[in-house]
Amino acid sequence: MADQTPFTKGHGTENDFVLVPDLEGDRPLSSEQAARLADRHSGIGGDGVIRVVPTAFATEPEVLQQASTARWFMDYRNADGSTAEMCGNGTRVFAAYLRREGLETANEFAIATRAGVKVVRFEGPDLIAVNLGAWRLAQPHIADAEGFDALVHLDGHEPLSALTLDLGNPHTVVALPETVDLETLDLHRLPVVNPEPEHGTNVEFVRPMGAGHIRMRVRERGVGETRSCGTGAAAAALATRFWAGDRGDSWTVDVPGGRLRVRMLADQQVELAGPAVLVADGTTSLV
Ligand SMILES: N[C@@H](CCC[C@H](N)C(=O)O)C(=O)O
Repeated sequence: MADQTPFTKGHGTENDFVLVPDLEGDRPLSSEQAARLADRHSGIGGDGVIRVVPTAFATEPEVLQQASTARWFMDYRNADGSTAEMCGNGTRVFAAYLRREGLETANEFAIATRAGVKVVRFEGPDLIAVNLGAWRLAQPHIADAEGFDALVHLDGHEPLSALTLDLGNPHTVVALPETVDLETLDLHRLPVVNPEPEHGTNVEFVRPMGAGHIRMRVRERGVGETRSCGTGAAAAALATRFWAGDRGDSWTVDVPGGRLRVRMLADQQVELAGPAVLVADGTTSLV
């Protein structure tokens, strides 16, 4: 039998991940291996794959330099095998895994990501908060008076006005006109964003529901439509707040897979909170 590698399957608001421990840092995952693990038909299946590795064994210099602050590196891949800088829902699932395995024991600890150190805090058995760090508008120099800097083209619709944000990873948030139904929007096709982001983007479609409350669907870079996206939820809340004249510091974001909390912190930082569930453990071949 080919070498068997342990894995854990988990999700955060149904954004699901395959976690693969590499505690000695000697089993890097290739893009092909990650894509095979994420395949829902021939693999374990997930929106992403997370390698759990000591930060001290990271090969990327900007990650390695986080080793004095964060013991564990969330080495994140999208379902197509591409690397991503950050994953908000993934940080909670990663943290839940570290605690279950006894690799971290505190209620609050730092983890390393390609977008820098993130601090996670366990608020209760079903609620984990993560400081996503500093966010920024990606291209404020071209934003118009209504707060839009991009157009999103989606088959069958007039061009949709949007705002691009950097949460460590890229997001384009569409303010959906009232004439377009969020629930029935067809997200099978790739939305075309103009201007085209250099490294691709995650695209969120947002419907305001009331003060501090939005609904969102998302088409993730490197994946397709997912049932949730943590950094996307934060981007959607930040964009909606921006369009409302910077009003509202606490947001509820409903996604197809559940509910997330987003809070504005000091120093242009933003916090995401929600559940994390570890659903299965097993072994698989990584050939
Ligand atoms: N689902 C994640 C985001 C994962 C990475 C994303 N697809 C990208 O390529 O930037 C989240 O919860 O933030």
